[in-house]
Amino acid sequence: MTVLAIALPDCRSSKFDIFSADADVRLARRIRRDTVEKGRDIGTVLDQYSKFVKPAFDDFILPTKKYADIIIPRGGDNHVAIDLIVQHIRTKLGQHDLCKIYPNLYVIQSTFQIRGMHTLIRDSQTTKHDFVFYADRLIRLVVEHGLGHLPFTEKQVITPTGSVYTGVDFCKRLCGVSVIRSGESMENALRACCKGIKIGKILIHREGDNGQQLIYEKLPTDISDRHVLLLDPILGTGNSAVQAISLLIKKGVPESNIIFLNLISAPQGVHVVCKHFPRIKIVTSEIEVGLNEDYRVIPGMGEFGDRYFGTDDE
Ligand SMILES: O=P(O)(O)OC[C@H]1O[C@H](OP(=O)(O)OP(=O)(O)O)[C@H](O)[C@@H]1O
Repeated sequence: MTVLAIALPDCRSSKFDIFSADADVRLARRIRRDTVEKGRDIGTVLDQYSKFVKPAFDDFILPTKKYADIIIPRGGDNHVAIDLIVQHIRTKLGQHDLCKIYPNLYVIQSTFQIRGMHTLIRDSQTTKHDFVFYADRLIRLVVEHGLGHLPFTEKQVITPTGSVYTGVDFCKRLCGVSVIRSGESMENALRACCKGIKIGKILIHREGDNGQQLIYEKLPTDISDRHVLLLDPILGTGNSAVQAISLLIKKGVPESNIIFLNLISAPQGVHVVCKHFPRIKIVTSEIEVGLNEDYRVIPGMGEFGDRYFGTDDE
C-alpha cells in the first residue's frame, strides 16, 4: 500500500481509500528492515526515525487520515479486516469484469436498500417470515428490471388534459417458465407485473456437478412465439440453467427471446450460460464470489427452496 497515495487529491478514489498501520508497527518494521536488511545499527535507525520519518509522517501522512473511508486498526496484522477488504475488491472486480465480458449480463444497480435486503436474506439467523418478505421484495425488483429488456412499440395516448402523450406499449407475447422448486417463488412477482401471464414449469433433478436430469416439463404450446422469462433465484454451476434453456430452444424459442431472471449468480454459472447461449439475457441482483467444494454458491443464502418454502430443519 502506498502510504502517500491519498495525500494527493487526484489519487483519492471515488470508491474507497484505506488508511493502515499504527505507529508501533511502522517503527518495528523499520527497525527490523534497516538492521537486518541494510545492516544499520539501532541508534542510527532511531535517530533517522525521530529526525525525519516521524515528523514527515505527522506533517504529510497523518492529515490524510481524514480522507480515508476505512481505517484498519493494528495494520497488516489485522487479518479479519484485510480479508473483508480483499473479498469486497474481488467481488467488485468479478462483477465488473463479467459485465464487460458478457454484454447480455445485467446486474441491477445496487443501492443501500438492495444491500440491506441481501444482508437479511443471506443471514442464517433470519426467520422464515423475514426471509420470504425480503426475498419477495428483491424478486419484484429483478422481475421489473427484467421486463425492461423486452421489446416495445411506440404508443400515443390522450391525457385527461387533452394533450398527446407519446409513450410505449408493453410486449404482449410473453410467458414465464419457472424451474421447480425455487423458481416458483418468483411466479407471484411476475403475475403481479404481467396480468394473466402464462407460466410453464420445468423440473430438473440436481445431483453433484453433472447429474442434471430433466424430470418434468409443462410449457405453453405456443411458447415458440413468446418472449420467455425464465425464473430461478440461484445460478450456481449453470447446469440447471443450461438444461432449462436447452429445452426452451428445443421447443422453438429463439435464444434472443429468453430472459433469465435470478437473484444471485456465481461467476462460474454466468460463464457457462453465456458461453452456451451468447444471445440470452441474464438479469441478476448480485454476482457471487464463487462455488464451494459442494458446488454451492458462496457466500450465497443457503438452500433457497428450503428457506422460502419452510422445509428446512427449523
Ligand atoms: O446452477 P446449478 O448448480 O445447477 O444450481 C442451481 C439450482 O440449484 C437450486 O435448486 P435446488 O437443486 O437446490 O432445488 P430446489 O429449488 O428444489 O430447492 C436452484 O434453484 C437452481 O435450480
